[in-house]
Amino acid sequence: MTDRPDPSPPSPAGGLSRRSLLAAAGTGTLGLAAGAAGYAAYASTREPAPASAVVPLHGEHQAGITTAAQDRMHIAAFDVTTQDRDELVALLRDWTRAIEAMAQGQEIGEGGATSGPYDAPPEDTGEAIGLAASRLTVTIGFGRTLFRDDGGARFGLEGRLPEALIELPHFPGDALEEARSGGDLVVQACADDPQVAVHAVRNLSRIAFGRAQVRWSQIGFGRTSSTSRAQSTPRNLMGFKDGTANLKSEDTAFLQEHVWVSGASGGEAWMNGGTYLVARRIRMHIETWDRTPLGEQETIIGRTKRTGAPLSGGEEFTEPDFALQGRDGPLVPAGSHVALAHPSHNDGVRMLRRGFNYTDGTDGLGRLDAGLFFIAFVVDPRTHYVPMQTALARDDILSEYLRHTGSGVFAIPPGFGAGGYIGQTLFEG
Ligand SMILES: C=CC1=C(C)c2cc3[nH]c(cc4nc(cc5[nH]c(cc1n2)c(C)c5CCC(=O)O)C(CCC(=O)O)=C4C)c(C)c3C=C
Ligand SMILES: [Fe+2]
Repeated sequence: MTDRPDPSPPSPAGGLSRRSLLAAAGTGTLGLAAGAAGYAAYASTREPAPASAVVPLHGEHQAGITTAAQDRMHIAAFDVTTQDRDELVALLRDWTRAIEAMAQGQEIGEGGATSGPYDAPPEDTGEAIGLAASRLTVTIGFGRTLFRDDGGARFGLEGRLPEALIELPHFPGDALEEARSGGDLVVQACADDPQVAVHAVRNLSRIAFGRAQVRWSQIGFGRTSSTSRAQSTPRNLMGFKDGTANLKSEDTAFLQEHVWVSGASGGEAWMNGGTYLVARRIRMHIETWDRTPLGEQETIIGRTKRTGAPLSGGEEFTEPDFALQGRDGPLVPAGSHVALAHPSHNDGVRMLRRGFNYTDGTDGLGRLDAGLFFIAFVVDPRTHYVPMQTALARDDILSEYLRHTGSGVFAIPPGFGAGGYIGQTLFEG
């Protein structure tokens, strides 16, 4: 850190706490700094954040997967523009250091947002000055095209492409847009403050300049799943509770079986401790849904709208009884979303869903461009996504209200320790 007044408390990543700077401004220790008045004014508009707002990043797995789902997301896919392996590794190192700083609520770089040279662009873009860490996590993954493209292997990664990192087949009803699909790298930033998530992606994009460029990005404004039993179940834009039967961080045996890669060997050993992220931008025909009677909506989902209980009875977390008959057949219809997605109809398959609601304005015909940015973490997309999506696309009445407009599959490498970097096992293992 250069030219920084009284950075306290000291930060492991060498950055300056965005909020401690604010506190210093408020007590006058920063009074001579040019921006102090501005900081103080800004501070008065924000509540102090609890220490629990910092999610630890180091460990066996990357953060942002079993982390209790935050309220906001900004996800971006990048195309790598450099051909140089060392430059790619340097980018991952630079990203890792920046992520460590931002997750602690610090500005990035030596000079942060305002203490660098006056005649150079600031290293930190600055829109998170005064904001708390907000439980920011940034999760990085690798697309199939990072390993090989039409010209053959890239970055010396021949023999390292995991078999599970597939290109998804075409599913009935897909209307995928090239500009919303694929990518060499993915960056999933989640936080409880939307500006903190956007700040993270924007700074990583700035750092990537000359080495990688954004291919597509998506903002999600409300979580559509819970990933911890301590969380309440949120609602998707169809108004239903979403995430009730999701895998939770407490389900360690299921996570081991259905989410985390283990026992991989040879050229795939680098994925041990990692997982696969499947992303689908799913637009809802929301105006049509809003004209659908309540009873029909509940039949399509297989749960009640108010409580989320299965139509076979009980409360939200009661297991559905698919055998229980009503006047016209099973109370939870076989063609309902819950029946078709249930593990008992999918070879026992489970997934960790971590999607978000999105709206991207209207489409010129007065219809909302809104839906669910579906994200699932699975041990293998071939067994844990493709068969289920095939069944949903074919038989799910819900799919008549949906259109998949974007898609991506990414290998999420394992976690990292102090001094390490995300993806190290791929390049140095
Ligand atoms: C291929 C996987 C899935 C896609 C795509 C998908 C899209 C999708 N889902 C909803 C709404 C709900 N989904 C619910 C449950 C549920 N969904 C999937 C998988 C996909 N959903 C699974 C595995 C499950 C759990 C099934 C079970 O074990 O019971 C529910 C019920 C509440 C819950 O358990 O989360 C809702 C509601 C939408 C709107 C949507 C696409 C836009
Ligand atoms: Fe679903």
